[in-house]
Amino acid sequence: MSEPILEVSGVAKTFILHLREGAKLPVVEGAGFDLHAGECVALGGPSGAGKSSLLKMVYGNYRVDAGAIRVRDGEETVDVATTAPRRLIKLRDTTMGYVSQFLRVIPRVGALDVVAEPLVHDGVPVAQARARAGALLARLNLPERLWQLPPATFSGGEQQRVNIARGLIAHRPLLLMDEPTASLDAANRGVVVELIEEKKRAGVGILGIFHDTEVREAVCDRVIDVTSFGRAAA
Ligand SMILES: Nc1ncnc2c1ncn2[C@@H]1O[C@H](COP(=O)(O)OP(=O)(O)OP(=O)(O)O)[C@@H](O)[C@H]1O
Repeated sequence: MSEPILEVSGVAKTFILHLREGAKLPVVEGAGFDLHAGECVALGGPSGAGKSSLLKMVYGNYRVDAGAIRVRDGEETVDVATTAPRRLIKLRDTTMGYVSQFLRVIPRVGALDVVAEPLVHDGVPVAQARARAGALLARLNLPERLWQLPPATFSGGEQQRVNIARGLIAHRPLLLMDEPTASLDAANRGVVVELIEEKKRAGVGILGIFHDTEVREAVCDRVIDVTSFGRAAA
């Protein structure tokens, strides 16, 4: 097999609750797994097991107490656990995408441009980026009358589709997905399953949280049980 795109090893994290007299809440300990190009891996385990925390550590939003999170970036390997913030931002710009449940709305920017933006960032001409954004929004059944409007007032499911389109439009070799189908109906869940399968065929490695069993079974090659990472009793 090829070299992994993501290698997590010995990762540990304990939350310190400053408002609770510094109480310690261990979340994961000794977390380790690999992710290869073209593979989709789900983080599994019951509510509170630490799935979101681990995903946020991989993206670099949560600091880790120990261990390494190595992401392959072309010829280089970047350890998210220790790299400088600037390098992390560069890694996110080119290599590591994130599709969260919620859209961070950009004020006054219409849905089409919100979706096209990562392509424009990559140097694709604006007209071409908008055309691709429109094609993706059409696939996700977002009515064309909404495309020019800022998504702030969209329904939860509409915002989530804008978010998915924005997260999937550009090629990023590693994609992190946090419940990408949480507010979607069956038809749109099916479209997201297709889009994820296309990403896998394009060699993208995907790490995600998929509570929807049908979606998880359709797209994931493996499930990693986060409870196996020795979370001590709180
Ligand atoms: N920022 C934080 N500060 C303090 N504790 C936190 C923080 N984030 C998460 N936790 C705690 O860490 C534990 C794991 O939470 P996490 O959200 O990672 O679980 P999860 O497996 O994703 O759960 P769910 O399936 O319910 O979303 C929980 O007990 C939670 O209260």
